[in-house]
Amino acid sequence: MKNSIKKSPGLGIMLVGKRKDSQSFIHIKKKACEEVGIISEVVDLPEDCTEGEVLDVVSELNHKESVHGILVQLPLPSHLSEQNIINAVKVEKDVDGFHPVNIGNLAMMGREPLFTPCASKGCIEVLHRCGVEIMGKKAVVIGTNYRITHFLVIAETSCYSECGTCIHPEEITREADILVSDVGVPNLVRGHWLKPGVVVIDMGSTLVTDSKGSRVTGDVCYEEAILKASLITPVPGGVGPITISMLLYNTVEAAKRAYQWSEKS
Ligand SMILES: Nc1nc2c(c(=O)[nH]1)N[C@@H](CN(C=O)c1ccc(C(=O)N[C@@H](CCC(=O)O)C(=O)O)cc1)CN2
Repeated sequence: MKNSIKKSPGLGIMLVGKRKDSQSFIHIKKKACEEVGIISEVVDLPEDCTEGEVLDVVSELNHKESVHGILVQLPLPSHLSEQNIINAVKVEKDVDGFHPVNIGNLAMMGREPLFTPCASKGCIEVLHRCGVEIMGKKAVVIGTNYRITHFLVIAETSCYSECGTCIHPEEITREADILVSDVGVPNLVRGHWLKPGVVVIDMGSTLVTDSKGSRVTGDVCYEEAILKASLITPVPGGVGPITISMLLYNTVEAAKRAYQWSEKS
């Protein structure tokens, strides 16, 4: 029993500020960790903290033996450099897969990143598990700051377009057999943007507050898209929970590697 407690995977989560959506995502992550026996610890820093203070916490978590994975909840307040902070996370603990070494290895064919970003990995996993043949299909990816999903889709298909900055994205999306949207604009993708039979992966997740209260909404107008799509992931209940599963998977992988390395040395 003592041994199994010692060998629990550990996840360090950093939250800077008090964004409601980030707080809610962290709550979901903590709960999921609890359910599978990952020990999570959340470090909260105030909105006006300095970059030095954030880097000190990252360094502390980097050195902590019981923490195998680290994630910095994004977005960060605008006075902080996301680049400097993500670069400071130890590559072996980068369970979000956002460190440039992991992204670089992912982008280069034939190299293996230690971790693949959770949402993008989740998107490909959904396609595989639903038996969607990707190779040879025309895939279109809209949005994403990091172009990570693009790398994964390029690796799996022979025909690919991107329309992050298009004036009329619907002209491109209408040709897609597989459409992935990660823009963060609720109901952006309308029914007339879609080819009949398309597979739609909605990676959007925007907290919307109106007279009915607060809820998370995707990029795709679901009621219209369902009439055209052969398969569609809803929001909530689609890629979001799979993203969380991928985070748990990456954390367990990080812990397994750490224990293997410590047994060898
Ligand atoms: N460090 C990171 N920051 C952010 C990431 C990330 O992967 N790493 N991604 C997003 C937000 N995100 C995780 O942090 C995330 C978004 C949505 C969900 C989710 O499960 N959504 C549910 C709905 C939840 C609700 O109703 O409140 C769903 O879609 O069913 C999980 C994680 C930005 N920041």
